[in-house]
Amino acid sequence: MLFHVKMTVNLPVDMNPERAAGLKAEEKALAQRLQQEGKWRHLWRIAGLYANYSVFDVDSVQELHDLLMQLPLYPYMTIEVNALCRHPSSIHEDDR
Ligand SMILES: O=C(O)C[C@H]1C=CC(=O)O1
Repeated sequence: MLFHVKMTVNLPVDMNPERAAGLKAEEKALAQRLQQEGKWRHLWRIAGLYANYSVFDVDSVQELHDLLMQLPLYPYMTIEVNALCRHPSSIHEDDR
């Protein structure tokens, strides 16, 4: 199941810089592991914003929920989710 996810990060302005750097490093490590595992298919920065557009490939809505909630930056994110399905004009046979 594919889901388009928009994540907007809002770190508190008074957050300790070392704490922020630690969270970002943990987030990066997990994001890269999930990409290697094929769960996090696309990760794009939205130009000009501390936000991203992502595509997740998961087995269930519950898996997506659990995965998003375990992100280190989750407490500081606003998240929007849209379910995706195959477009009849798509030439990508592996879309599902
Ligand atoms: O930077 C972001 O968009 C937030 C988050 C998503 C992946 C990652 O490494 O950090």
